[in-house]
Order: sequence, then structure tokens, then C-alpha cells
Amino acid sequence: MEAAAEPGNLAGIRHIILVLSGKGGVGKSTISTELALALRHAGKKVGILDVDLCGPSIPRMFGAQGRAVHQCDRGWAPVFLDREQSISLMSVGFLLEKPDEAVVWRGPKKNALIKQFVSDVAWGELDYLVVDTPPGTSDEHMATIEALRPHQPLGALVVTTPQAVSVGDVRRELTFCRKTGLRVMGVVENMSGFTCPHCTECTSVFSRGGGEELARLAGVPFLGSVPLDPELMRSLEEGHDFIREFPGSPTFAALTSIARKILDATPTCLP
Ligand SMILES: Nc1ncnc2c1ncn2[C@@H]1O[C@H](COP(=O)(O)OP(=O)(O)OP(=O)(O)O)[C@@H](O)[C@H]1O
Ligand code: SF4
Repeated sequence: MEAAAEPGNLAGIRHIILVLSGKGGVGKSTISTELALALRHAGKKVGILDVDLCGPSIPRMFGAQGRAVHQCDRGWAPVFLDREQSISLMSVGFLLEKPDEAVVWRGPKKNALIKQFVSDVAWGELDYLVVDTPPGTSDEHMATIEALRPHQPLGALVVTTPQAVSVGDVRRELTFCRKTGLRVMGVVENMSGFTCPHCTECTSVFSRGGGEELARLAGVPFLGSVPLDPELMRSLEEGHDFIREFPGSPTFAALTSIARKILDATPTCLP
């Protein structure tokens, strides 16, 4: 395939990581959100692009519902969460009049918006752009990968839950990554055990270790397990920064360890 010139708005981005899962509801948006917050906690500048057009949850998880994107001289200015502009967001959720409005577009319109998200958002300088994708391997994935392809390498982080059915879907997702030339940075097992809110004891609810076994079989890194944690769910519902509010919790340790492995695998960041 012919390599297109890198769109100007991607030129200041060091690393792009697509967050994928074979199945819906396994925690892709959760891991995208917490990875971004953990990378920011480590001093990095991070953008999040939400290409889950039919179920955009990024504005809610960051407490940014109702915020709007604006035009600037280089296209769309993303939504900045803080004055330092250390986290910036773009989602179809910012373009809808009501937060629960359904996006019922056909493929070509969705693909055109994805292309616009890639070429027209003025991200500026970023260490990481985390891309939250819809479940499975849809046209939206192809449109996203095609639009981002001039930026190389494109990393992929694959999220699964411990149950075998999810793990089987992830195996297909890993094949998709290989076929589309994504560099698999690793597998994350989410909802891996339950962290008791009273004693922080972690109990295995489903079988554990599926994600690790899958990573071993596929020859890709296993990045870690994130427990099912009621405090994490509450933070996501209320749009709070879990990483800032729960340092020292087992879930914080799990999330920051995943971010550390991503940092170690992507050494070149902004000076
Ligand atoms: N480790 C966790 N602890 C507690 N709650 C979690 C955890 N992971 C995900 N959740 C909750 O599970 C629900 C689904 O998570 P999320 O929206 O991240 O999944 P998804 O894979 O992005 O879904 P979709 O397929 O709809 O895009 C959310 O309500 C989220 O708050
Ligand atoms: S997990 Fe065990 S110790 Fe923690 S609150 Fe529940 S019963 Fe008590």
C-alpha cells in the first residue's frame, strides 16, 4: 500500500495506541481512560480520540459531557481538561446536541467523520494519542487504521476479560492486528477478580489467567490484570480521576504498572 504523507495534525504525535477488544463491554473505554490518566500522572501529554461513534463514552468518563469542540485555525480544537492542556479529547459525543442522542449513520458517513477526526483535529504536540475503538473489527476500524496509517508504527492494546468466550474473540482480534500491520503492544485482562470495597481483598469471580495464557500463546506481551473495582466504576460514572483519587489501591497499582510497561516499550517522548 502506498504510504500517504502524514497529515499535518498528526505530525506532533509521538505514539498512537489503538485500544481494541473482540467483544463489547469488556472495558475498552475504561482501559483507554485510565491508561490516559496514568500516562498523564507519569508526566506525559496525552490525547484521546473516541471513534466508538455509536456508543461514545469518553466524554462521560472524563466528566466532560456538555463540553463543545471549537474551530481553530488548524481545524477543530479538541476539548482540553486542564489549563496545562495535558489531556485533550475528541469524540462524536461533543458533536451531538443531546448526550444520549443515537448516531444512526451509514458506513460512508461514519468513515468520513473518522477521516476528519484524524486529519482535522489540532492535537498539537502529544506524547500519546490513545484511540478508543468500537468492539470487534468493523468498517470503523478499517477507516481509522487507513487514516492513521501514515503515522508509523501504530500500536494496539487488546483488552479481554478472563472468560474463555472473550478470550476466543481476542484471538481473532490479534489476527486482525497482524493482518492490518498494527504493532501489538500487549494484552490487558480486565475485570480480573473483584476488589472488596471494605477490605480491598481481591476475590476471583471468574476463572483467571485467560489473558496471560492468550498473550503467551500469541507471543505478545501480557501487560497486566485490572480487578473489577466498585470505586473505579463510580469514578467512571461521575467522571472523576481515579488515578489521582485512589493512589495506593490495588487497582491504581495495576493501572500504573500497565502504563509503565507502555512507557518502557515506547521510549521516545516529548523532551
Ligand atoms: N475494572 C473495572 N471495574 C469496575 N467497573 C468496570 C471495570 N471495567 C469496566 N467497568 C464498567 O463496565 C462497563 C463497561 O465498560 P466500558 O464502557 O469500558 O466497556 P467497553 O468495552 O468500552 O464497552 P463498549 O463495547 O460499549 O464500547 C462500564 O460501566 C464501566 O464503568
Ligand atoms: S471481601 Fe471478605 S473481608 Fe472484605 S468485606 Fe467482603 S466478606 Fe468482608
